[in-house]
Amino acid sequence: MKKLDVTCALVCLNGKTLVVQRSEKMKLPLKWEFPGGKIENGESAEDCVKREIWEELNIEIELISKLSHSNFDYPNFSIELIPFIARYVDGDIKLSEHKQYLLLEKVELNDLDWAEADIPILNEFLRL
Ligand SMILES: Nc1nc2c([nH]c(=O)n2[C@@H]2O[C@H](COP(=O)(O)OP(=O)(O)OP(=O)(O)O)[C@@H](O)[C@H]2O)c(=O)[nH]1
Repeated sequence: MKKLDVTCALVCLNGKTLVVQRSEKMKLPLKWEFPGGKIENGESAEDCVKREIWEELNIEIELISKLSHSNFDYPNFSIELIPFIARYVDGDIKLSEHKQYLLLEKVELNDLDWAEADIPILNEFLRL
């Protein structure tokens, strides 16, 4: 089965965490996720996540630390999700692909309908 290497960022802004909802047209429609995307050939995970956040949200971030990778098999594809904790640095948030974004307190994150691969990452983050 096709395996995707995907990065994502848990972006902290004013003590809250930035989360995005996938659109109806994307894979995993309407699921919530941490923004990010597929690693391109020859690209480092760090460069990938900063590029994806710029492309998807129009903001610049600074990486702080890493969390554990999450491996998950969806029915049609497998994913290795590589998470970073990051800090917002600059820019006005403008979405290019997602349906909406939210800035949430940690206690609010559990209420969303998450992409399944994100759940171990969310749980590790909530324990920090
Ligand atoms: N960016 C991101 N993708 C995730 C997360 N969790 C998760 O399962 N994914 C899956 O990882 C895959 C790669 O993400 P992507 O946004 O670069 O690519 P995509 O497949 O939506 O783009 P495409 O439809 O144009 O090929 C998506 O199929 C998405 O469903 C997450 O937290 N962040």
